Amino acid sequence: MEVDILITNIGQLLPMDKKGPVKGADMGELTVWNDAAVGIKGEQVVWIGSSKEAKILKASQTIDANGKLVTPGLVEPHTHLVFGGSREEEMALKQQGVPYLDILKQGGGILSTVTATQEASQEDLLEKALFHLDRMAMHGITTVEAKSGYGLNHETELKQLRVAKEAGKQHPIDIVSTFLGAHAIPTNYKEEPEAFLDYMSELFDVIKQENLAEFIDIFTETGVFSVVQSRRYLLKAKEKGFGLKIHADEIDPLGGTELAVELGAISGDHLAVTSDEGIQKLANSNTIGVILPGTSFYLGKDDYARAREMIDAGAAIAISTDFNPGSSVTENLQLIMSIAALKLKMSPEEIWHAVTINAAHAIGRGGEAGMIAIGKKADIVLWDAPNYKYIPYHYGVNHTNTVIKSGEIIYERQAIR
Ligand SMILES: O=C(O)CC1=NCN=C1
Ligand SMILES: [Zn+2]
Repeated sequence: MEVDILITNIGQLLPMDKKGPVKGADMGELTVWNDAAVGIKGEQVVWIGSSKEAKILKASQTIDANGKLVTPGLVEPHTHLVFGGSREEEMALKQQGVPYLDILKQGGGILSTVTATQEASQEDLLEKALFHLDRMAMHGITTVEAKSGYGLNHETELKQLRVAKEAGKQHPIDIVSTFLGAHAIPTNYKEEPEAFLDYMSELFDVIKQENLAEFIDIFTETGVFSVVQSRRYLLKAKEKGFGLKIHADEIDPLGGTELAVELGAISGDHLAVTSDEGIQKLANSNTIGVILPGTSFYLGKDDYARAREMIDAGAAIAISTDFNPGSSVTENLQLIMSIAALKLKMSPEEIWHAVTINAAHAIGRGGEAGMIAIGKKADIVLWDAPNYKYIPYHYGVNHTNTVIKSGEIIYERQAIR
């Protein structure tokens, strides 16, 4: 058999090729192939076997993995990728202990990014998004979910979604788009959240027609949208054929997790203060919990999502950076893997399910992304790590050696010496 690229001498290969989403105790069962090899032709994986068996292959290019770790490309299921400006000035307020929702109430936070995004040109937003996608790719991410939500008016929300669509065309990373027009209440709708949600829902048809987003998301939170308001808005979205996501139980336990399960949302995200009942409902549902421990860390909160209890109860869990300019300003999903180990008490085996197959299912790419299997896209990362436990263990740095997206090498670490 002829292949374009043969990766050989793989110390540990994580195929992650289960049906998924992987729930509860199954998240702890990781298939690891030692001394493996992978053959790529065009955009797809066409052969998997042992390094010895690989000798039958005729390869145009051979990559020696030097006995190290090889995994699927990471799937990033929750980002606010497209935005203008930055919020470093808020760091001082956070250090003084000013709560996130108070900063928002004072017109800062999300609303300050809204102003910057409204003022930014589509070209500038695109350049910025492509830059952040480059950094995500360097960190081993090959599929990204990108939300709008910094426009809060028709024109700017559509601008953000069109930027995400264009970025997906121009960048090798695959992008899955979510409309988060219900991210905050702008000053011109200050006392009228329902009216604002009606105004935002007017975009559903054009979003569907232009294929600008697959999911509709809402920030169900104190001072933003209530559970009742969120339910009405998301039911409208469901009728239009959109998948549902909810920023749920991030700061106050309003019951957004229970709402996500009630509505059959593909994911409930944050879940930092989900109730005991919410954990049970999540565990007994098809809704995936997308946990964002970097946000708890960055906001200096003691509340980390009870992911350990969620997994023990039988839930399917994914993790994400929540990359955004205010509450989690990092593209480094590997760092989040370390925080998940240290603060969520997730095992390395569970963490690897949470950044591949479960993250893929959380954005409707289950069975496509987050796995290495014959006939699937060759989204593959070679790591400068001896085994899969090493990545969560050695925190804060980038461990990628080579990143392959759809069969193309898009990043190779350059030795300095
Ligand atoms: O603060 C931000 O810009 C992003 C965010 N939305 C809801 N929680 C965090
Ligand atoms: Zn978010």
